[in-house]
Amino acid sequence: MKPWSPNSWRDLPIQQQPNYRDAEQLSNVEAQLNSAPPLVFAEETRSLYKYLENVCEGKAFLLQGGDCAESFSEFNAASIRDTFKTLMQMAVVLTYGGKCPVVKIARMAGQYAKPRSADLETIDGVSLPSYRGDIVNSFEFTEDARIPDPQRLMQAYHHSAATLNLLRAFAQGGLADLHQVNRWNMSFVAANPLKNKYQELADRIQDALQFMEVCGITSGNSANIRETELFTSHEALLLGYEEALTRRDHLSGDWYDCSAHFVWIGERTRQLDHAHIEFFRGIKNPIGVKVGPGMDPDELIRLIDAVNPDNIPGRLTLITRMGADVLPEKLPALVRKVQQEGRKVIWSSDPMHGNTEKASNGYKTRSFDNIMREISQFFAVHKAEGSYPGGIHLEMTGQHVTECTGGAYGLCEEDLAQRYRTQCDPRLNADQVLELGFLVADLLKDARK
Ligand SMILES: O=C[C@H](O)[C@H](O)COP(=O)(O)O
Ligand SMILES: C=C(OP(=O)(O)O)C(=O)O
Ligand SMILES: [Mn+2]
Repeated sequence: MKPWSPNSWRDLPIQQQPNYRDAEQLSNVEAQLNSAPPLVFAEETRSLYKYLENVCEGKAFLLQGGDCAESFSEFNAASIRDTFKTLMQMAVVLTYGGKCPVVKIARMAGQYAKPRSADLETIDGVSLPSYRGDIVNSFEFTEDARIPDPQRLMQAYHHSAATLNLLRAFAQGGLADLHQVNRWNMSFVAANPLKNKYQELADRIQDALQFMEVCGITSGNSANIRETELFTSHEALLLGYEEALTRRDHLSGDWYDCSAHFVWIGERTRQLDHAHIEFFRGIKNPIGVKVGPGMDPDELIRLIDAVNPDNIPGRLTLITRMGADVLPEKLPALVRKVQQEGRKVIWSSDPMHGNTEKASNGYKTRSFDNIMREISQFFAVHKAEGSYPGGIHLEMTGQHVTECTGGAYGLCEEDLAQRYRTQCDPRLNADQVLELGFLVADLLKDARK
């Protein structure tokens, strides 16, 4: 095997990259990024690695979520805050249900590049290059807007830096206080049409917090109550951008992709002999790979060996995205093979990407029931195979959008037009995703018995 370097991927075939018109402008921007400060510090990434080792060993649970595609137009404090709050609310419920720590990774501060099924988008007989995320081109449906612009790499970097800055402030500055977070959960339950179903769990958490308070463990004297750690992640699709932010850590001498703590390879770019696998094998970050219904058990072992040859727990998260109907048929053979071969991986469920459908009024949507069904099947398969269902990976927002159908408020197709804001895939809204958190808490409790 040839030696790895941050640019060794450039010799290999690669999918889903923009066709930039001006190669010189692109390399100038990449050079600028290469001399810019890293977005994360390798030591933080190493601490995430430790937490993920616990997940891999069945001692913690992974919650990963955020937008399908972050956008420059929705880049504001309210949307960052609301997604942060919602992730915290879910984490409290899952921690209590699973009686284990929850490792929180946001799909934020860099989730700007999108792989697409089709190169062209056609509206009313007009075909233009597809939108590929704000880091590449603009969502607006005009010829100019869809031209890939290298300057957007720099813009995405600055948007990511500002987002990360606010996330760090929220995590350390009081917005993650458990008392506060559970008060939000109590309000969520009080207003929910299925209140009776969720009240008991929220009350029990409230009791536990009150008990700790009378024992003297308060927000005032305990950082565990007052603060949290939230890590960042995105699909590392544009390897030129990722390479530019890959740095050799002075302490360990290892290479880290410092664009985020955790990066993953998408379903469309995980070919064994292609560029993404090559790039990922050399970075020391904990990484993910999406695993769709087409994955074969032997191919999966080859993939695991390519990116985690030393079988290090916490290094690799397999994010399965099969679809609720297909998962019970496809997942067992993969889990069995990985167990037989003794490979250490985290299994996480992305119940979103295999359950996308087109509503009769044309909106791309997903139903809450199918999403929940895929998660239940995921837990059932792992129970049957004696493996650990280590996490969930969601497309979600803390805003009250109308993009997925179902949930306690019974959103239907006719409601989708009200607040359909996503630039790519439909996200669970704040109520839907919290409801899902309460349901997953029950599954997790059962799994950890
Ligand atoms: O987020 C994932 C993919 O980028 C997305 O599902 C692709 O959507 P498309 O099938 O509309 O291209
Ligand atoms: C592109 C994505 O998913 P997948 O690669 O699984 O289709 C995504 O997570 O947004
Ligand atoms: Mn998506």
